[in-house]
Amino acid sequence: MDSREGVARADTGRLVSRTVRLPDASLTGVLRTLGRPNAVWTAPEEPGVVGYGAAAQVTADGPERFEAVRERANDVLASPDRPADAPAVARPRFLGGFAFHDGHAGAGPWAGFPTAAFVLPHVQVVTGTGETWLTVNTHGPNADEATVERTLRDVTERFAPDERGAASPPGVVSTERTTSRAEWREQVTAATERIRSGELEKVVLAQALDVTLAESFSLPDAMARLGDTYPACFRFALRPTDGATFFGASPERLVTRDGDALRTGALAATVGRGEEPDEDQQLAADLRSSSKYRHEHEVVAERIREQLAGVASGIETGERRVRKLEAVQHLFTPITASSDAHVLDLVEALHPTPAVGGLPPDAALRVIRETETFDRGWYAAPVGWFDRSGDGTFAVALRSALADGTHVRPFAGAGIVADSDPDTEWEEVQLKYRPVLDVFEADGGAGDAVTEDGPNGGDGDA
Ligand SMILES: C=C(O[C@H]1C=CC=C(C(=O)O)[C@@H]1O)C(=O)O
Repeated sequence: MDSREGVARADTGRLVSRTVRLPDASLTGVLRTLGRPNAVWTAPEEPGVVGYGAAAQVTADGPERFEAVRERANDVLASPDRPADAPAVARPRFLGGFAFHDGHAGAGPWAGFPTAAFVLPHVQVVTGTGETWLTVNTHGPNADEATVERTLRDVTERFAPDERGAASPPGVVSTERTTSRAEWREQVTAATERIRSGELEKVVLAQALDVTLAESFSLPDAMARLGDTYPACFRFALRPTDGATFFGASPERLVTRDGDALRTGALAATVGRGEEPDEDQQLAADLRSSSKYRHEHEVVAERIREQLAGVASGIETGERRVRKLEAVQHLFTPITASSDAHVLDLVEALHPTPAVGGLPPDAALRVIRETETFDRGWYAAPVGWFDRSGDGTFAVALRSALADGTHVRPFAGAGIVADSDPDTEWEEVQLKYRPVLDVFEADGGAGDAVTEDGPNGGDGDA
């Protein structure tokens, strides 16, 4: 994909979209019958979306990447040829994501992942609302209804959803670390010294693993397992080019815009889960009462409100609570507001929150670049979808990994403040690898009783 030529302008192309209803199928059923997708998105209270091929792709580089994606995508979506009575849930959507840093190289394991890459799928299937819809999109100077109708017929004919659950996990052959425990101690100690010297207030440092699987990565199995264990998380898989797949089950909503309603929140500060209910409650109580955790969390909530101030009004902060996931519990504060800004403008205003960057942002990004010995790529960056009206949802790509054949690279990090202890942070990071590792390890947690409560749309608390 070329960053400037990915998309035909509106005056050189038109977008033709047609939708038909398919037999109802689960997300996994769709993945098993239609093969390897380019984009998968599923979020609480939203339909699952699976995208194959590209009616249009937009890519962009540098600090202007959010605006560039919005403008190029708007050109494509400007005046779709689409029947007025087509169901809203099946409308054409761009799916994709951004790199964490604007100077992203897209090299090494991240080859094939530009600084920003979004796809308007040629074949788009939405599921999970009790109905399954197929939308076929074509864009370009020669886009015509006959081609779209033909693809609709082809896909409908071969659509035979296979609703088998996940196969047994492939098993892990070996695991290597990008950052040894000794290196981590040094990194965290140096960061806390810089924080105490007043250079910055908080920084999120991360690391990665190189995992070799006994058998090749299976996306349907991975999504099925993550769906069982993390139903209230944002589950995604993105493959912008023919190479690796970036996937995960993130608990963190960066932002949703739905009409004028904006929804975000602060998710920061972490403890593990207890073996027994008493121990679990004690850990949650420690999380609530500790001044270290409260500070680590509050700086995030406060900064998000500041970040929103220029793009939203009526900012309201809900009650701070504990959000329990399979392996960890976090402090979470919901934040709502009103905004008529395009969701990509909101993403630009919010990324990176201090839950993945730090404070002040520039100093934190400098410390991250100077400290981390691996490439974050799209880890901890915005991934999600948007439509023609600027509605959309973006998650922060946490609890995520890059997968290619038998190689998987999971990422995890932790917020460092003045009194952070390197060993405690190390343990926390190991817990944050669990969602990805449990997908692959033979004795993993997938299929265990779901311990994640979440009626509140991915922001559910315990
Ligand atoms: C950076 C990660 O988590 C962030 C989100 C929630 C809690 C966090 C923490 O307690 O440090 C992190 O800020 C990660 O999962 O890799």
